Amino acid sequence: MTTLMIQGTTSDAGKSTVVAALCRWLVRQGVNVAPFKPQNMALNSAVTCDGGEIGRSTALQALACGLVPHSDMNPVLLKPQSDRGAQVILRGQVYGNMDAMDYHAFKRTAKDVVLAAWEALAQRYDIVIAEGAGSPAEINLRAGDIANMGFAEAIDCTVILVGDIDRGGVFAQLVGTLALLSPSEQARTQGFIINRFRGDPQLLTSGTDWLQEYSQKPVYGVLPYLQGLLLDAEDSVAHAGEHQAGALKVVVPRLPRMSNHNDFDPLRLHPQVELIFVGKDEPIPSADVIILPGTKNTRQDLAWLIEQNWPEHLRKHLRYGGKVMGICGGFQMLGSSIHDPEGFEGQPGSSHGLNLLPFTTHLEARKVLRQQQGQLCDLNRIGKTAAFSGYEIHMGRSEGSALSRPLTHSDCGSDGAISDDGLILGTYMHGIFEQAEALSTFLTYFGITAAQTTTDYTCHREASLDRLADMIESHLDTRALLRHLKLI
Ligand SMILES: NC(=O)CC[C@H](N)C(=O)O
Repeated sequence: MTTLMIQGTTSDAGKSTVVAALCRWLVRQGVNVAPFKPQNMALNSAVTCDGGEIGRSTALQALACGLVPHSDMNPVLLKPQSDRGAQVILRGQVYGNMDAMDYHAFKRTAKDVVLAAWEALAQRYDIVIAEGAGSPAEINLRAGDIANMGFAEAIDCTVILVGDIDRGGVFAQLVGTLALLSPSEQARTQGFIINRFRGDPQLLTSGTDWLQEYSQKPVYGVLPYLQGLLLDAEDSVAHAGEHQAGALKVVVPRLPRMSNHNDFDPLRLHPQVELIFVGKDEPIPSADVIILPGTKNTRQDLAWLIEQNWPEHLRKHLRYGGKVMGICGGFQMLGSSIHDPEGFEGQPGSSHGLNLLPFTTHLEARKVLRQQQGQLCDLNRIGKTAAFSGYEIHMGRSEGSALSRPLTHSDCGSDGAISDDGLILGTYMHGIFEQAEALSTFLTYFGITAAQTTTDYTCHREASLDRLADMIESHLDTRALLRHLKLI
């Protein structure tokens, strides 16, 4: 069993994508490979086959390997829910809330959890491609580190460093990062990958030659900037795709603790949809549909919405016949109240909801984590239901008369609600736009009269992973890589 760790010179250097690409390429070579990310900080998570949750980027890498995501693949997930505190998820399950200082002290315990999870993978797979977090050159965080070199040293694996040329200064990034590592960390860093290059590769040669000469380490390859790759972006709301004039306008408030914004990727990709995220103090444009996204802190984000004048805007939007949808935390906001007496998401207490649907929500210690498949209700009154798939990640439990007109049905029962006039709907399901049939049903309901055939988001994701593997094949020194992994 060999583990190779991909670390980056900065956050968002493209580590996750490089790991996904390597995973899919190795699968093509017939290798039994799994992804691993010791520690992740993200509000986008996926439900695993063992009933836990992990960061979405690792879940995507699992799919790249042809595997179902498992909690061992990302044993520590930190979900920030305020400026200081985060919910700590260990091997898929909620451990508790901690602030940064508490977590720093807790890292010793977290390290054991990380090592046990890695051990479990190491027994099942021939190659593990591990992903670092942020940069290994954060010297202030090096003591007790489990996310980058602390992990690599503990299991004694090699490292490849990825630098992002698109943001500039890539040679300084790579050389500077290396310089800040200890001699043994430098020694385990076997070489570099330059990511997101656009332009003429010949112009880069003198730089890569210099880097190899200076560091005495190889550049495994220069990866191109891939356009139009929309792949479960983890930390940021990626840019919209091209859309047609007269497209359906969907507006989403960019909640400070928005979770699983990947829910919107299928809409963003659709040429007949213009998806607009509206941030703090930005003017709220008119829209056909407003969707309130999931959030890690429902009450605080609701207070933010109120402060930003959204309730008045929502009421006006509804008066003009616009539609409103809420997903998970956004759904909870549509009810009359949200109670968090134990303070799972911040100060204990209750908040009034937007009062658009008659139901209330209580936050409870038990977190619901499950994959779902079932049928949407007959949204468009055409006498037939549409299949959907999705997943639930929430601590809230809702009840009230609104839930007697549910949006979805599955083996686990019914979920969500639709208002009597059909203008307001809500659901606990994330990923509900992913399946083509569900997406066309929603688009018709939202007002697109002749909805173009929608591609299944799952197929799009598969095609993107294949594109990544092609990129590895054509731009990396794959023989050197195979030698490095002791596969030849
Ligand atoms: N994913 C979500 O939107 C979660 C909603 C809410 N924070 C809960 O835990 O119930």
